[in-house]
Formats: sequence, C-alpha cells, structure tokens
Amino acid sequence: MQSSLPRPGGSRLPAPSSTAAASSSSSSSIPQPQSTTHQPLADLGDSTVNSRHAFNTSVIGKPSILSTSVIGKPSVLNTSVIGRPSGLKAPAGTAAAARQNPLSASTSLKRPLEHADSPFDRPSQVARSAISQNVSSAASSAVKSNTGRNVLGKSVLGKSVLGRPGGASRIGAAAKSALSKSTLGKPNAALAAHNKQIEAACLAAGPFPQQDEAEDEENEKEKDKEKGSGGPWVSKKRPARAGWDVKGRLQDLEEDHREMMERFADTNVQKDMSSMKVIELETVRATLETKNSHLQSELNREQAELNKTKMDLHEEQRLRRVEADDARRQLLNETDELRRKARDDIDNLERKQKTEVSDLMTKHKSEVDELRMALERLKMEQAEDKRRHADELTTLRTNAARDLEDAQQRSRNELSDLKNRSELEVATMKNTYMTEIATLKATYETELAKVKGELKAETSAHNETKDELAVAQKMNKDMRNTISEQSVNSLNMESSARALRDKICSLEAMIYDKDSSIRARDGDVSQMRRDLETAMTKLRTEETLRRKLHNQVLELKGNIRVFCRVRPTLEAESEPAKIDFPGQDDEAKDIKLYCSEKATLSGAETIKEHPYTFDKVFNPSADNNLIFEEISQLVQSALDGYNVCIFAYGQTGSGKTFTMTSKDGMIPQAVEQIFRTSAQLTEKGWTYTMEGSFVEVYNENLNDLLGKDTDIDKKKIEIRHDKGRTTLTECTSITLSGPDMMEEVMRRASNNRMVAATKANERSSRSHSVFILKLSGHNNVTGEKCEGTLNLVDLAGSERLSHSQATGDRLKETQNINKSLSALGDVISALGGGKEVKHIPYRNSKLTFLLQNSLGGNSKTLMFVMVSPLLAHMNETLTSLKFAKKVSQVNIGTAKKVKVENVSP
Ligand SMILES: Nc1ncnc2c1ncn2[C@@H]1O[C@H](COP(=O)(O)OP(=O)(O)OP(=O)(O)O)[C@@H](O)[C@H]1O
Repeated sequence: MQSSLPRPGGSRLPAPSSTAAASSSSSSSIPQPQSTTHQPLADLGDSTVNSRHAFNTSVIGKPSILSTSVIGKPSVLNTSVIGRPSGLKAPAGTAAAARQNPLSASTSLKRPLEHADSPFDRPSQVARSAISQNVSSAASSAVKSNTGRNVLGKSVLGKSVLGRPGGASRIGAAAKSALSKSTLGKPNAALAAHNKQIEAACLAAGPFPQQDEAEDEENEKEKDKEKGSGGPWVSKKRPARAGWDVKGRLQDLEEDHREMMERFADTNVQKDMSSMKVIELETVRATLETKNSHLQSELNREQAELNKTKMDLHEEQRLRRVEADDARRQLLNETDELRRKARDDIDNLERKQKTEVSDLMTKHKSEVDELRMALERLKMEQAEDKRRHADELTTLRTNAARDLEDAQQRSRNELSDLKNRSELEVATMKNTYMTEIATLKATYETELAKVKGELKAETSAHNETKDELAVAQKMNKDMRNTISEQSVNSLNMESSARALRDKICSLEAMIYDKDSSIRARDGDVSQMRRDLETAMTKLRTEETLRRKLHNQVLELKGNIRVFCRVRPTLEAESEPAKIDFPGQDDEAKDIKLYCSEKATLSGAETIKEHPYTFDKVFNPSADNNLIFEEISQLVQSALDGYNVCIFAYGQTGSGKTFTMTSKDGMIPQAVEQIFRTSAQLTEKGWTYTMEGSFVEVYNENLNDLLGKDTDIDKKKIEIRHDKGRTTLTECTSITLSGPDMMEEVMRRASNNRMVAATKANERSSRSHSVFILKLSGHNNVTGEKCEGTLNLVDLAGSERLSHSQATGDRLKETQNINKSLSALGDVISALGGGKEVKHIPYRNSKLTFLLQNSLGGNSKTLMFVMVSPLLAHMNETLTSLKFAKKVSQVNIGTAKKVKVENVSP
C-alpha cells in the first residue's frame, strides 16, 4: 500500500491496478496540513512497524484462524502483510541520503530502496514525502485508534478493501476521518514549529546538487505542470512554484488540504457506507472470532484430551511395566521353583534309582550267590552222591561180584562136587554096578554056566537063581533111586544158584536206578547252569541299563556342574571372614559371604551380603571322602566310556591341591574306585586297561611330570587330536595294574614339580597340572567296547594381575595363567551358546586345546570352586565365585559316549 503512495512533489508511480490507484488516491490525495507533520517521523515508523508487528503477532499467534480465514485467501493476506516491506528495514541507500540530507534519513526509513536517489531527496521533496508518509501512517494508525479494532480486524478490513476496487475510496474516507481526528488534536504552535524545523533543515541542506540539473529541471517542469493542474483531487489551478519556495508550496498544500476537507464532507456518505461495511466486517470478524474461540476451545479440549490420553498412556505404560516386572519376577520365581523342583526330582530319581540299582544289585548278587551256593551245594551233593553211589556201586558190584562169584563158585563147586560126586557115585555105582553087573554077570555067567551046568545040573536050582536076579534087579532099582535123589539135590543147587543170579540182577537194577537218578541230577545241574547263565545275561543287560540310567541321571544333573568347597581356617591363620551356609544339610547348595563396604559419599561402612548358589556347597567340616562320594558317579561315567573333566579352581592357598592330589584326594580315590569297580565288572564280562599320564601346563608349555626331570621346560610335547582321541607326543604313559601304582605315579609327578620349583618359585601355584587316565574296556561276552578319559585338573592360582603386583617372570606367569583361565571360561561359555555358536575357541590356550575332547559335546565337566575362609582373601574369593557362577549358568549339550570302532557284536 505504501509503495503506491504518490511521491511528494507530484511524482506518482503508475497505479497498475484499481486497488493501487484507489489506495494511492486515498493516501496521497490527503492534503498535508501543517499539523500532520507534527508527528515525529520515528513515531510514525514505529507505529507502522508496531501495527505490522501486531498484525504478524495476531496472525502468527492464531494459526487456527489463519488456517480457516486467511489461508482461504492467501493473495489477500500476502498483499496486506507483505505490501509494506520497506517499513521494516532501512534501505541500503538510506545512509547516503542521510549524509546529503539529514531529514531524508528518517524519511527514507519509510521508503523503498528505489526512492533513495529520487529527486524527492531534496529538502522540500523530502519534507513532503515525510508529510505524506506521516499522513498515510497517521491515517492507518488513526483508523486503528478510531475504530478501536484489533490488527486482525484491520487486516480483514484491508483485505476486503483490497479485494474490491471500490473499497479504496472507502478506506480513503476512513483514513481522512482518522487523519482529521489525529491532526485536530495537534496544537498549531507545535505544527508551526515543526514546519520551521523542516525549513531549517531544507536551508541547511544547501543548494541542490548539480548533477543532472537539466534532467531535474525537466522533472520540475513536469511536476509543476502537474501541480498547476492541481492533481486529480485538486480542482484549483495555481501557478507553478519554484522548488525552493517551500513556504509557497506549503501554502499550496494547505489550500489543497482545505479543498480536500471540503471534498471529504462529500464523502461522508461513503464513510457511512464504509462504517456499515466496517460493522458488517466487524460482524464477520466477530463470527470469525467466535469460530476462532470455538476452534480454540476445541483445540484446548483436544489438547486436554491429548494430555489426558498421554497421561493415560504413561499410566498404562507404567502399569504394563509394573506388570511386566511382576511377571518377570514371577517367572524368575517360577523358574527357580521349577529348577529347584527339577533338581529335587532329579535327586529323588537318582536316590530312587540308586536304591533300585543297589537293591537290584543286592538282589542279583544274593540271587547269584544263592544260585552259586546252590550250584556248589548241588555240585558237592552230586559229587558226594556220585562218590557214594560209585562207592556203593563198587562195593555192591564187588560184593555182588564176589557173592556171585562165591555163589557161582560155590554152586559151581557144589555143582561140580555134586556132579563129581554124583558122577563119581554114578561112575562108582556104575562101576560098582558094572563091576557088580560084570561080577554078577560073571557070577551069573559062571553061575549060569554053573547053573547051566548046574541047570543042567541043577535045573532045579534055576528058580533060585531067578530069585537072586530079582534081588539084583531090586538093588539096581535102589541104585537108580539114589541117582535120582542125587539129581534132585543137583536141581536144588541149581535153583539156589538161580536165586543168587536174581539177586545179582536186582542189585544191577538198583545200580541202574542209581545211575538214572545221578543222570537226573546231572540234568538238574545243567538246568541250574543254564539258569545261572540266564541270570548272568540278565545281570549284564542290567549293567548296560544301569550305565544308561547312570548317564541319564548325570545328564539331568547337567553336563557341567559346579561344586563349592570352603576349606577350614588353619591354626596359623587369623581373621576369618563371615561365611554362612544356609540350609546346610546333605543337599546344601547355598553360600552367603558378608563383607563390609564403605559408601563413596558418606564413607559409612555397611555390611553387604553376597549370596551364591551352586550344585553343591561343602562347608569346612566336609572331608575328602564326603567330597569323593559326590564325584564318584562321574568317575563311574569314565568307566562307562565317557570323557570326564574335574577341575579345581580358586586362588592360591584355597585348597585345590589338598582336594585333588593329597593322599585321600580325588586323584587317588578315583583310581581306587576305578580298580574296585572294574574288578566287579569282570564277572559281567568286562576287562579294562588303564593308562595314566601326568602333565603340567606352565607358561603355555606342556611338561611330562612322569618323564625325566631334566626334560622339564625343555622337551616339546605336541598335542594331537584324532577322531575324538587326544594323544601327546613324547609323553610318558604308564599302564596301571593296580591302585598301589598310583602312589608311585604321584610321587614321581610331585618330584618333577619340586625339581621345577627350584627354577621357578612356587611352581604348583603357577602351573596347571592335569592327570589323564585313559580307560579302555572290552566285554568278551557281549563284544561291547568303551573308551573313556578321566581328566583331573589342579588349576593354577586364579589371583588377579593387579593384585599380584607381579613383574618380570612372575608377570609372564600371571599373564599366561590369566590367559588360559579366561580361555577356559570362553570355551565353557561358547559351549553353552548352543548350535548358534559355530566356533569354540579351544586353540586360545594350551590347557583348553589339551582338554578339547574332554570339554563339551562328548564330556561331563565338574568344577570345584575352592574358597579360602580368610577375610584377607575376600576380594579374590568373590572374583572366583563370580567366575564359578558364570560357569554354573552354562548349559552344555548332551554327552555322547566315545565311539569305539571295531565293536564285534
Ligand atoms: N579341606 C582342608 N582341610 C584341611 N586343610 C586344608 C584343606 N584345604 C586346604 N588345606 C590346607 O590349606 C593349605 C593350602 O592348601 P593347598 O596347597 O591345597 O592350596 P592350593 O589352592 O592348592 O594352593 P596353590 O595354588 O598354591 O597350589 C595347605 O596347607 C592345605 O593342607
């Protein structure tokens, strides 16, 4: 709007639109009374800036309104807001203008840049410009003050006026009215003084600059011509005045003003219309304001709702968080409960199974013993019977044979006697009779001859001889009777011989019966043998089942377990730490340590509890036998063909060596149990060979503790892994034939360590010792084979580097110990990572590489965390317990039996 104002001195920028024209007419057609120049230029500028500022504030401060009422007409807004850019900043040429004419400096603040070098920079023109601008500004501020409307209202008004060509005259009327009001209030004296000031400024500015004088003159002429014509709003024509005739020109202006006032009276009607329009606009504004306030309240409500929703959301989130925390806590509790239950179940199962297995074993043992005893008894009975029968038989046979022989002999003798006698008798009698007969015959013949002779002679005597013959015949008959009697006797003898023969037969039948009963007994014995064999097979099957169940129990317990042992305070030691063993019984699993801590800020000492839970906790009263009871199952697993690793971890002096290698330590007891169990397994068909090696890992180098002491730290031992088996090159391996050999093994290892200890102090604390026992079993009945390895590891002291304050060789030792212990921790946690972990860093240390096949998938691991009871060792103890806790949280997969090839069925 301001840019379209006419330039003082008559120069006018072309009005491209009706709005511009109207606007220009509204402001430049206002005659400039002296009073209008009274208002200081700076004030006017301020009011302009302020009004714009107020507008901007009102527009920017109410975006909702802008969006509803202004955005709909962006061009109008732009016009009303951006239409006065020059008022915001002093144009670049202002400084130069100020140098030429001090008054123009303030004036130029209100003009655009292109006006800086215009001819109006001359004093008179500057003054006019100042006046015209003052007037226009005054008009606008007057409109503002007169109407009492806020800037937005003005803006709306401006918009509507600008939006309609006819509005220009109306706003002109409003401006006029405002002007009249504003100017009327100014005292004439002040106006006169102001005019004087302007004049003085014009005179002080000196003569006009000489540049383009011809052009200026031409311009002046043109202006004068225009002035002469009176301009579009002045009807009166005056002679043109010289440029320097400021007074005259002011008089002209005053005349113009008067004329304008008269014309303004004509425009009162228009003013009323404008007022009506203003009222109309006011209504629109009120509506808009109502709408605005409505929208504002809606916005506030929305905002409040949003805030409420936000608060609800926060509350909901908080509740959810609390719920999640509770759920997590509950889950943890439940998990713990489940774990505890599972552990209890496992333990119960194990106990039950142990009882069952031992019952079964006892039952089978007693059955086998009974069977064996019955067999023995039977055997003995059988042997006794056999012997008795054999004796009886022999006796009977002998007796019978003798009796038979005797009887036979007797009967034979008798028979032969009888026969002989009867034959003799018969023969004798025959002979006798024959003789008698012959004699008789001879006698008869003689007698016959005699008789014949005598018959002849004695015919009479014939009868006599016949009688004598009858007698002889009678005698013969008697003789025959005697012979038959003798035959009867012989028959009797034969029947008695037959009776004897029957007796022999019955005796032989008896012997046969005895033989068959012996054969029946033999059958029983072989049946018993078969039963025994079945029982043995059952026992062997049950041994396989026992191995399987035993392994399952250990798997349920976890393939990596952690036991904690607190050693007792020794006599020479003082200041024990406070350690509690809550719920101390057979199944103790908890330990609680107390240590005092100083608050960093207050310095107040507080006692802090450090509770830990492990698979088993042994208090100082537990001896090595009790501890071995717990690990004996793992040792059994090694015999069953699994790889087993038992570590002792803890700081120096915490009792690792005492636990592992003392006389009743884990190593000697394990070997003893292995021999004891393997002996029991022989009756189930198992035979075992055991090979032991003892090595030391010192400064990441392997030493053979059963080799020559001169080779310590010199000989290089290589570790080789092949198909799940680990071999050590050039390392002594002793075949153990009995537990007594362990004494020698331990003595040799200890000697070698002691020799080494002269080279590096306290060798046992600074190196890891590993006893490796390889167990190969073969069942010659079932053809089963198994290979297990038992690794018993006494780790080096776990004290931290910062605490040991080591230097030189000790520093190297400590670094190597820490490296291998952290590698061990890494391997164990990688094993616990499950299938996602592709690489297990066994090669990171000699110790883990050596134990590669005994850590992880194919093995069972037990770690003893050894605890010193001393307060001075509390920090190291807590570090050890933290490490052990990490290990105990690792869940290694199911152990597999070492595969042994060439298993014959
Ligand atoms: N359970 C225990 N009962 C009685 N004395 C024990 C027990 N444990 C350890 N000791 C004694 O404590 C001392 C230190 O034990 P030990 O040498 O076994 O510790 P260490 O951890 O092996 O130390 P280093 O790492 O130096 O080899 C020894 O005198 C040992 O006899």
